[in-house]
Amino acid sequence: MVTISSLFKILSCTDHVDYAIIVIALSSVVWYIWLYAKSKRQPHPLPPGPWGLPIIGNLPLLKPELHTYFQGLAKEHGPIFKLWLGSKLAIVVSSSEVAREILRTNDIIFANHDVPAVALINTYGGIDIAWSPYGPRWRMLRKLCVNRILSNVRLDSSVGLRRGETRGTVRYLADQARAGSQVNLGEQIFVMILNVVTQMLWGATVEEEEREIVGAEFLELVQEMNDLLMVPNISDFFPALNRFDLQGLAKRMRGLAQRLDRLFDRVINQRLGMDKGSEGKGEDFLEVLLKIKDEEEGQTNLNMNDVKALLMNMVLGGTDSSLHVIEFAMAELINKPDIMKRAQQELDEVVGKDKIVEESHIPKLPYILAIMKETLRLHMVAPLLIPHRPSQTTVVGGFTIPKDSKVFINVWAIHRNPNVWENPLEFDPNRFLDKSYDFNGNDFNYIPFGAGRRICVGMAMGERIVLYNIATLLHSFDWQLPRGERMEVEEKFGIALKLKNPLLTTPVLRLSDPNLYL
Ligand code: HEM
Repeated sequence: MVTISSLFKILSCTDHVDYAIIVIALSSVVWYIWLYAKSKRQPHPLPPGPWGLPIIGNLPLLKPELHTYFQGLAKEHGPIFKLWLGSKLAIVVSSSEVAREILRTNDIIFANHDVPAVALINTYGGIDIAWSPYGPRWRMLRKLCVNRILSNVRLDSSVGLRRGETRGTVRYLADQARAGSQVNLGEQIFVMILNVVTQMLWGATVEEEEREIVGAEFLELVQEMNDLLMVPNISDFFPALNRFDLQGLAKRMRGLAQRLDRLFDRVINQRLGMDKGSEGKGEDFLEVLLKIKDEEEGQTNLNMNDVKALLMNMVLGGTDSSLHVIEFAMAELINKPDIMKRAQQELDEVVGKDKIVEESHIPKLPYILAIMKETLRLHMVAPLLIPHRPSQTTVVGGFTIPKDSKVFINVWAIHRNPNVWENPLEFDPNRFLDKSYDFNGNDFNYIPFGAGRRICVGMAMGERIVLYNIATLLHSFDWQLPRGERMEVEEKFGIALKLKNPLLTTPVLRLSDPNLYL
C-alpha cells in the first residue's frame, strides 16, 4: 500500500517542506472546491468515487492488487467511477457497456495510452508502438508490424526458429521425467518463451554460443525494468515534480536502458557484419527491420532507435504475456485432470502418440483453443489493459471524462460478470465450445487482447506461441501433483497478471517412442 508517511518522506527531501506542504494543502483545498463547483455547473458531472485527502487524493488507500480493489469499489460506486491519484484523475470502467462506449464509440478520442514517466526512458522517448500517441507515425509503425513483421506469412517463415526452442525444453523436461525429478514448470515455461521470442527476433543472427550469454543478460535487464515500472512513482502522481525524480527511479531506468542499448548494438552490429544471409535458418525480425529501414528510409523514416524500440515492444509484449497464459493454463489443468485428459485425447486423435505436435496441427485442435480462451477469460494477462488517455474532454455513460485523465478498463472484472458468464469463477473451457467468442474485440464481454485501434498488435503471434506450447506440453507429458496435493491457482498483480505460487510438478513421459524426446 502507498502510505501517507512514505509519500511525505519523499517530499521531505527538499528544504522548507513544512511551508511547501501548507501552501500545497491550501491550494489543493481551493482546487477541490473549484473542481466541485465546476463539476456542479456542468450538465454532466464527473463520475462518482470515494472521497480522497487533499493533495494525495485516494493514494493512501490504494491496494497492490489493483484489479480486485477496483472491482470492490465498482460495487459501491458503479461501473464508472473516479479516483484522485495525487493530482492525476483516474477513471475506472468495469462494465462491457461503458468499455464499448470508450473503445468503439469514442475510439479515436481514447486512442492514446497514458505513458508512465519511466517508460519514456527505456523506449527511446516513447517512440515505440505502445507509447506513441495516436497519429500518422503510430499508424505507420502498426502497419509495418502487422504487414511485414507479425503477418501470417512472416510467422509461417519463422516456424523453424520457434520449434527448435520448444523441442529443447521438451528434451530437458524428458530428462527430468526419466529421473523422476520435480520441476518448477513456471521457470521452464519462462525460459522456453524467452528463447522462442528472442529466436524470432535475432535467432538467425546471434551465434549459438553467444545466444545464451545475450539471453541471460537480456533476461536480467527485462526483469529489472519490469520491477521498476511497478514501483509507484511520485512523478506520475504529480507530473509537475517529474523533473526532480524524487525517488531516483528515472536515474535507475536510464542506467538499465543504457545497458540494454549496448546489448542491442552488439546484436545489430553482428547482423550488419554478416556478409551472407541467414543461411536457411529463416529471416529473423531484426533482419526484416533493418531491411525496411534501409530500403524504405524515405517512406517510413525509421532510424536505428526506432528499430531498437520496436524490438523492445516485441520482447516485452511477446514474453510476459504468452508465458503467463501458458502457466495459468497448466496450473488449471493440473488441478482439473478431467479437462487435461480431454485435451490429451484430442491431441492423440489429431496428432497421434507416435508423432510430435507441429504448428500445422493447431487449427484442428478446438479444445486446446477453448483452453486458451478460458485461461484468458479467467486470468486476463493485462487485467486493466494499458491505461488509455482521452485527447479531449468527453461524455461517457452520462459522466464527463476530462482530457488527459488516466482510464483503466477493468477487463478482469468484465470477464467475471455473473450476468454474462455462468459460474464465472469456474475454469470451464466448454463455454467456448458452445459460444463463438473470438479475440477480435467485437464482443465487449470478452476482450483479452483489448479492442479498437489499440488492440494488441501481436495477437496472431501470441496465439500461435501459446497454442503450440500448451499442445506440446500436454501431448508429450502427463502432469501431476504429488498424491493428495492440490494447488491454489492464485493471482499476483503486476505488469502482467502472474501465478502467485510456483508450479512444482513432475512430468511423466507419455509418447510411444523415446526418440520423440530427442
Ligand atoms: C497471449 C498473448 C498476448 C496477450 C494476452 C496480449 C494482450 C495485450 C493487451 C490487453 C494489450 C493492450 C490493449 C489496450 O491497451 O487496449 C496489448 C497491447 C500490445 N501488445 Fe499484446 N498481448 C499478447 C501478445 C503480444 C505479442 C506476442 C506481442 C509482440 C510481438 C505484443 C505486443 C503488443 C504491443 C506492441 C501492444 C501495444 C499496441 C498499441 O499500443 O498499439 N503482444 N496486448
